[in-house]
Amino acid sequence: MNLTHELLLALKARGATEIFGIPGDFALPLFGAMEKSGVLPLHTLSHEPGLGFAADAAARARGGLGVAAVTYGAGALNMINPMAAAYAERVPLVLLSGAPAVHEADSGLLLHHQVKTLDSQWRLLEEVTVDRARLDDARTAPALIARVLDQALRRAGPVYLEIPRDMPMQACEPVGSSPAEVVDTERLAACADELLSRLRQARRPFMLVGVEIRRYGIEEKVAELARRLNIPLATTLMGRGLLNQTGCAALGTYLGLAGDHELCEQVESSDGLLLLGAIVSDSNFAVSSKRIDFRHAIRVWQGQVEMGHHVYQAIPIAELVDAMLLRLPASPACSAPVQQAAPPNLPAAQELPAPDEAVSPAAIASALNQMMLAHGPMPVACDVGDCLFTALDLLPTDLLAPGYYATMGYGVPAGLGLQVATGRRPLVLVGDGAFQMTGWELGNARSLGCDPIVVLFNNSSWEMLRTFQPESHFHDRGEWDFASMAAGMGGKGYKVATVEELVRALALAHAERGRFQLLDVRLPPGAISPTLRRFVAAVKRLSMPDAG
Ligand SMILES: Cc1ncc(Cc2c([C@H](C)O)sc(CCOP(=O)(O)OP(=O)(O)O)c2C)c(N)n1
Ligand SMILES: [Mg+2]
Repeated sequence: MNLTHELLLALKARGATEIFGIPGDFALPLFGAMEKSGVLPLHTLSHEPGLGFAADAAARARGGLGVAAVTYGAGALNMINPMAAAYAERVPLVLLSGAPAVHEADSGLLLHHQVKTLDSQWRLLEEVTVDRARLDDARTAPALIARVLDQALRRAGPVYLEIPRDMPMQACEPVGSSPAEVVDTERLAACADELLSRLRQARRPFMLVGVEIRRYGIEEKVAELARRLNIPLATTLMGRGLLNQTGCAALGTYLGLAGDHELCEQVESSDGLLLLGAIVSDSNFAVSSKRIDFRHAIRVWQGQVEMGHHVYQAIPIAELVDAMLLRLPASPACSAPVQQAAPPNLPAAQELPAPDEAVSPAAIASALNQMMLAHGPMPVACDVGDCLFTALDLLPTDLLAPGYYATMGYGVPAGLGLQVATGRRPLVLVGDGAFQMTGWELGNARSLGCDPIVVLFNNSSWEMLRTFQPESHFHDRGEWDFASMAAGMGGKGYKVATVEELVRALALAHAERGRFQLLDVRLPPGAISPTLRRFVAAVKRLSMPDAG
């Protein structure tokens, strides 16, 4: 068959279930071939960042590869930020881009969309990918495709395939698999033995899990490992929502000084802290009450295991967890799924302020918790801003958010990508500033068959920034009447100011299917979530210790 058909079969074989794309003349042959092959549905959106965030969310929510397809130059370079987000957050996102045909490069003309040179795009994307290949020869294409796609999954990171526009219909052999990674069994055994020995010697062992346990599909195994080790565990901020389907009793989300005090104490006083698939970043550890001495922690991240002064290379996390389970006998007491303990810093779901009170972020969390208690949990796609801090007060549910890379614009496209890839109706939490960036992708919800419930924190401000630098005036974003814009995009808008209006709008929104529901929640000036308030206080306390 042709190169495009074999490429799509290879993507599908590695978990992709759709492609999000915006074509251009350098990509028309590729898009035509993709549409004709019918191997994967092709969904178009309105702006390339939305493609990237939708494909990212599809990969996170469903597992396997997320796929975005764009044109050369203006299209692909619009994807740099979503690719960077996927790189930082360990998401196997595949970027397909059209490109000038091989012979066009010899025309001697400067081609439209090119930058410094015809290779500028190729070079720019190196910095935000774990692998890339140019498919300019049908004989080598199958092996290159297999290598790059398998790297995306093995390294849990974004990759790039450049497809010159004279290649999509070229005859091509099927794509096989790249050579399997060989794990040194002796090194793996030594690593597992030392790790377990350190945990046994610890008086206060603790397990903190992060995004890699989702990316490598090992949440159930990690839950079993925690049961057999019989040690407490929690998630990092980035790992919020992990283990949610396993019935494992995670103690909540570690937020240092900004979170639950007891959990903070347990993590920071542990003499055997196992960081399993968790990134040691400021978003996860910036507000630790005391500097955690990571030299004494056990860090499992990006195929490496660091314990004290020992570093084990090329230890895939899934193989390490298997090796530890082999060394830990299952006991009946461990197999009983422990009732999920709700995070301790969760406002009681029933604690709603008086009906005529102005809405606050805490009231949004409580009203959403009430709705999910009544109707069942909904997956959440969350943007950056106070909505992300508010999301930490929701009952345990799947949460997709760029908690570490922290790019705005993720929420709405991610909600669409989540629903396209899984069929589950999402809750989208987004601030007014972030909505102004990519919220307009809601206009594609109808054609995508999506009907998210969008809760827009409308404080007419870049409020999170104002909490750090209140004296500035550039945070003001003015009055935007988002509710009245919903109908024009095919959805239903609600203008919400009081608690009573919020509860009623959520009830109506949840009851209506078939079109997106946009709750434009007008927040009073300065209204922020308790978690953001604690976070800012902690950051200020840690950055200005003498300030008292
Ligand atoms: C693409 C992009 N641009 C800029 C920023 C910086 C930034 C934040 C982070 C710190 O970098 S938080 C924030 C304001 C967000 O405003 P809004 O969406 O209205 O939410 P809220 O009012 O709840 O803050 C900005 C501009 C960013 N994270 N991502
Ligand atoms: Mg705002």
